[in-house]
Amino acid sequence: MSGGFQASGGWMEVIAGSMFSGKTEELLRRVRRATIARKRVQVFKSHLDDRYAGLWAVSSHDRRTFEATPVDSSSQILLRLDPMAQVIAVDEVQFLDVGIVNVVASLADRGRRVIMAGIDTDFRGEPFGPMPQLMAMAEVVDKLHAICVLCGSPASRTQRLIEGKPAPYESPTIMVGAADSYEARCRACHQVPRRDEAQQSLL
Ligand SMILES: Nc1ncnc2c1ncn2[C@@H]1O[C@H](COP(=O)(O)OP(=O)(O)O)[C@@H](O)[C@H]1O
Ligand SMILES: Cc1cn([C@H]2C[C@H](O)[C@@H](COP(=O)(O)O)O2)c(=O)[nH]c1=O
Ligand SMILES: [Zn+2]
Repeated sequence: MSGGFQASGGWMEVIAGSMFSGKTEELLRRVRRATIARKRVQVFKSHLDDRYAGLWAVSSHDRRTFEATPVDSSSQILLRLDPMAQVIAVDEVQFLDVGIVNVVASLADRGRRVIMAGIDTDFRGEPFGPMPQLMAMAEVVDKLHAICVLCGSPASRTQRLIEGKPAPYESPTIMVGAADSYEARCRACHQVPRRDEAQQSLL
């Protein structure tokens, strides 16, 4: 993935997909290969993600890790940027504000390779935060799939479960979690209450 892409200046890469689809593994693979190529690499992550290895590391569901700087906003990336970094990676990019679009575009314009990983859709199956803009503006987009835990098909969606039941439509968009509250599912197996059902229940 992204193996064939060559550019003389900077560029943007997005690794998108459902939870458990291997986004963080793929981000870490690219980061490790960049370090083997003796590039100076800096990894950022959303401060909201403190699963597995804590706040100062990116960690995949199978516990592969790499040190990372947590940020609570897109502007913090510029404040904490290593000016010598040639490759900049951002995990859990869906949690960042929409200002991330201009931040990463300006880094790419200034010759940096920017690698981002994020879930493209929330538990409702709707676009998540800045992901649509980032995917539209990136030179390279890879959409990964997990395995649907119900039928074994490729999973493009993420089911949020609260006490074993599908979360209602009005459940907050952001809720950090892992296998305790989320499952990878295909379109056919993904159950989401519709917005109109949520409104009906208020009547
Ligand atoms: N339903 C699933 N489908 C695929 N991989 C899964 C599933 N559940 C757990 N995994 C594990 O999750 C790993 C991917 O983790 P990770 O890279 O952190 O995913 P992501 O960042 O996309 O959530 C897989 O290699 C596998 O070991
Ligand atoms: C679907 C969905 C997910 N989240 C949270 C749950 C996890 O903390 C992250 C995704 O992590 P991963 O690296 O892709 O496994 O996002 C959320 O807040 N809202 C959602 O709708
Ligand atoms: Zn399925």
